[in-house]
Amino acid sequence: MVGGAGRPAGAPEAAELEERLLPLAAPGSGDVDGGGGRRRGKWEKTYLDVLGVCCSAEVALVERLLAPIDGVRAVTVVVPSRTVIVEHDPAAVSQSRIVKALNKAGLEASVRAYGSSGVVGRWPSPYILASGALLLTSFLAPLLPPLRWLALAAACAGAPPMLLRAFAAATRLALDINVLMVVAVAGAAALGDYAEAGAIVFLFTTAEWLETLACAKAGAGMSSLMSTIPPRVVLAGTGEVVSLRDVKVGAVVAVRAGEVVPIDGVVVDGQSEVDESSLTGESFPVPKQPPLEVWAGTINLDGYIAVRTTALAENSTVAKMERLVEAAQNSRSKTQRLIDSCSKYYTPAVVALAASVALVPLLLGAQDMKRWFQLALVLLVSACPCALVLSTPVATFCALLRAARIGVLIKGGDILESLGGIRVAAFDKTGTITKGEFSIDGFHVVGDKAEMSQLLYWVSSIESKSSHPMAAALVEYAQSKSVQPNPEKVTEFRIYPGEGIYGEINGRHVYIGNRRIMARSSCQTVSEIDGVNVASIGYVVCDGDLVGSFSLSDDCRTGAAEAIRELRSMGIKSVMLTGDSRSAAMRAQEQLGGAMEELHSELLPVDKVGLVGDLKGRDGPTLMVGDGLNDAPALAMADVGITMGLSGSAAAMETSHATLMSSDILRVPAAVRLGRRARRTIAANVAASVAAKAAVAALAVAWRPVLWAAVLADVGTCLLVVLHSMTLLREPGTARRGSRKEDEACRATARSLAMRSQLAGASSTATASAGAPGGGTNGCHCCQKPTSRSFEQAHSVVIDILAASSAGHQELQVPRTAAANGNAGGCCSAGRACGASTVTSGTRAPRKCCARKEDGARVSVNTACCSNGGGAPDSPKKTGQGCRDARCCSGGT
Ligand SMILES: Nc1ncnc2c1ncn2[C@@H]1O[C@H](COP(=O)(O)OP(=O)(O)OP(=O)(O)O)[C@@H](O)[C@H]1O
Ligand SMILES: [Zn+2]
Repeated sequence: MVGGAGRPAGAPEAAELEERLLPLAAPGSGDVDGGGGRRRGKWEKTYLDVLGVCCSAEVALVERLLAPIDGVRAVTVVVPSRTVIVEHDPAAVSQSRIVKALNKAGLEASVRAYGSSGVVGRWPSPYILASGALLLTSFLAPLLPPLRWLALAAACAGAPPMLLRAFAAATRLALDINVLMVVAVAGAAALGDYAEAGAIVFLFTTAEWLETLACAKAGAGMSSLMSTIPPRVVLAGTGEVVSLRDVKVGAVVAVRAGEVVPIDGVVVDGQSEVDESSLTGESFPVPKQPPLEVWAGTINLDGYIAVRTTALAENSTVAKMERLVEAAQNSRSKTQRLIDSCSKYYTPAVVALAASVALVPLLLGAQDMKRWFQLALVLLVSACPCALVLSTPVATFCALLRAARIGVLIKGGDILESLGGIRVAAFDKTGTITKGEFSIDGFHVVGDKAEMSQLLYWVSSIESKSSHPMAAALVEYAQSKSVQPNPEKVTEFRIYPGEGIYGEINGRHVYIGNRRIMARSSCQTVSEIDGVNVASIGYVVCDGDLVGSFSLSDDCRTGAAEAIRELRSMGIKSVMLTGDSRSAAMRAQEQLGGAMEELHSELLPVDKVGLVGDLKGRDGPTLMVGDGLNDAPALAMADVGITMGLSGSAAAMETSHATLMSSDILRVPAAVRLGRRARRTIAANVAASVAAKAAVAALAVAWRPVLWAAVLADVGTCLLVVLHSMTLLREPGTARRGSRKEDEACRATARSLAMRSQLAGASSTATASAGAPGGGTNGCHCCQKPTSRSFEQAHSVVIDILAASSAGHQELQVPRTAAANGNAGGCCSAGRACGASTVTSGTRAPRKCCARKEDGARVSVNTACCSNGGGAPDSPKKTGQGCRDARCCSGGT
């Protein structure tokens, strides 16, 4: 875990988390089970640690044992963490009855205790110890021959748990490892190979124990995933302590320093730093003050905050996340389904082969019958596909856990495997590549139909009803000009995806949006203001006349350029799909240092779907990263759809294939890398388990059948597979770690700078970043972006009119420019993308880096794009507003 700072030690396993979210009724209210259970209506979920679950054979056994019991509705077995989740009606069947049913089959089940972290390290059982001691002593047999009987005693001493399970399986006609081992032990003893019999039992039981330990370690990882949610909360107004379950939406709860935020909400009082690493994987504290959002499960580090709740405890983000993680573990990937269905035939086939190896020579009256029997036993032991069956789920489990820890919620092994095979990454622009925090560069009245204040009133009132990132900026702009929006006056409101919005206010029909909305509004005015390299342009049309225009800009997220370069270094092509104008797309591309290989702009949501389909056909498996606002269909169309951000729409989180829990876009390449590692790990696991079986068979045929070697190969590869899969829990290589540290240190600096500026009263920053945790403040790639130019300035250089049709989208194949390899971290490097004509070096010197002339579109732009190098001396707002990041670079504030 990158940053567990302040996390309470021994936090519970995720599986129990919901229990805290939905605490059981108070003691004395009739619920006496004391743990492991959580209730949903009359049904209750009981979590059991079942140590005897080793591979899919036991899964079937568990299901066969529990499903017939009256009052049991559903049984889920999570093999890697050896957890069985039973949904049952406690009135009809008690927890103890379920445990008894499992233990009768020797499955070593127990109800997970309240607050324990699942399977924990335990000592080897007395059976193993006794078996080991006896076996060891029997090795002295060459000195004292009667000691050889001790080997047989060793087999008997270690066998009971195995026998119980074998019996349970056999009576239900399941052929699992226990049955096979018992037959092998009996066979070896019958042949007089006592040492062999003892060795099989000891090796088998010891390996199982070691495997449990390893799994417990992996499972314990879950505990660091989420922090403890307190079951009780303090109401801020009255100081009353109430159960979390009784907290309603809209209640105000108090969270003191050091406490875990109990419920999702917005800060209404106080300020503090919050550790969100449990949700986002982001290790640096995020400053919080009204009206920023906080999430359940994050830790309030150093101040008092009062939080108005926005969701019920069971609907908090962490609860949803927990349910998704749980579901992800239970879903089986394609590889796993294939292996499972193969193993179904593998075992009976090998058992049949073993039987014929024993019987055919016997019937033919062969000489060396002992050898044939031994060979049959070796085959029998090899009939267990344990390692093969474990090869996928354990690796998937570990990789999903790792992903969750770095703040990427991946829904299942299939998605993980697809991630590893991605060839193209398509990015939505607004809110994904860019921060989705627009600033208004200019707002103009066109014609004489309306006055500025009236125009602002219409626009802000109608935009108050929209959730588009531009809307927030426009509303804020109006407020800054002392115009208060009045959404109640908007009698009709419509959204035109990819175009803009419509509203009726005071009897006026007002359209706000891009050039497409002009066409829709049957606007007669021909005047258009547009150009390459300026920000997005919006128009306001009232009753068919153009009455206003505005320009706004949005900056790329920190790390966006780096993420795309990283993807390219992995051989993945990046493509931008945006509903915004071509100029806005170009501007983002410029900030990215020309890293995108294709830009597609002015897309309607349906165009995005089509393009994703094209990319899939043309370049292979496609990843789509979006904010889920109106790209949900495209996200669904992609092989893997990733939504950005905790605060991204909740629906998007549930429908997308994966969710980035922070706004850190660098997690995208990290997730792809993890997917690739998981694929390699699974392939290696499969290869190792197949090779081990083959080696044993070859040894038996070519030299002589060695039973204990066969057992060792079986259980050894099981263990190997588990241990190898667990390497996925760690970041590979230490060299990376260094750079990561630097990176984090840099972020910390940026954060504290950002916080200082926030606390100093830059309230616009605060509200603007309200949408995303740490959004807009976690940057260190100073001056990566050019400043937003003032609208006036843009006007002074771009006056030519675009005649380009608005039909269809504009595609632009971007040639690899020098800038693509350039250093986007330095000032103005971004500008080179568009064919820099003059670049003067020197930190404080004005730079002119984007002079271009584009004939096709008849647009001429000649503007400057560095933080301080505006070129135009009459734009004082640039330093302060446009380039917040300039604080650590040229001429910062
Ligand atoms: N509420 C709004 N106010 C003003 N203009 C809007 C509004 N909603 C949409 N538009 C206009 O429609 C265009 C397309 O919007 P859309 O939501 O499809 O894409 P986007 O969010 O700009 O970009 P991306 O597709 O990269 O997320 C916007 O660029 C904007 O010009
Ligand atoms: Zn096995």
